Amino acid sequence: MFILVNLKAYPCDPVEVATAARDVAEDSDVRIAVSPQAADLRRVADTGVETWAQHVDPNDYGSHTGSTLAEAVAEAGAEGTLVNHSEKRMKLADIDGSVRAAERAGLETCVCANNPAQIGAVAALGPDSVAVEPPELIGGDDSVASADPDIVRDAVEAAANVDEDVEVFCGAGISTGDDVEAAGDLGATGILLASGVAKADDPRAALENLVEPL
Ligand SMILES: O=C[C@H](O)COP(=O)(O)O
Repeated sequence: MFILVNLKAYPCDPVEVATAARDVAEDSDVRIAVSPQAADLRRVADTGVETWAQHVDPNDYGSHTGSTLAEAVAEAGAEGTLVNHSEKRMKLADIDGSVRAAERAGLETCVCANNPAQIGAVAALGPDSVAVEPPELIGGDDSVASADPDIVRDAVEAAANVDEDVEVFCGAGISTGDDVEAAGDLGATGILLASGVAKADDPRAALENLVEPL
């Protein structure tokens, strides 16, 4: 099981979370990555934790003011990137462009989508993984694995119907090891989560709890 911690724009200390994630990953042998704001990528990567960008734009080098270049985030230490998060939605053509840009830069990709139909569409673009996240459950207390288990099962099926090599993650409201275990039982091979760690009083304890059953 892969645990991908998206720090979004929460006012947490990215290095504190990254250091805790690195230690918990080492102690538990569970793969854990941290996805900070673009400006914090280098500091987070320097802790030694697996580091992901939250977004890359579809463009290559050139006259693209304000863009987040895949090559630049890779140079800053990112090994992967999210694409099309629910809070950073993109058109299908641009999702395709961002996946291609990430591939050029050697970044692993996880394309987010709201529902199984969208999961099938983005799986067709050939990312390494997709993540299903019902928007109404993001940031809440109810785990997608218990509040809407069918969306996870159906997303796993939708991706497999298109490309069996695409991994399926799920996210929204996941904050405990029991939630992670339940998601795994539904067929998810990774978890995308944010507030359960980024807003926790003790991020290290939150991470330890997440990996406890694994
Ligand atoms: O990227 C993470 C997801 O949007 C889930 O966020 P959440 O764990 O705060 O519900």
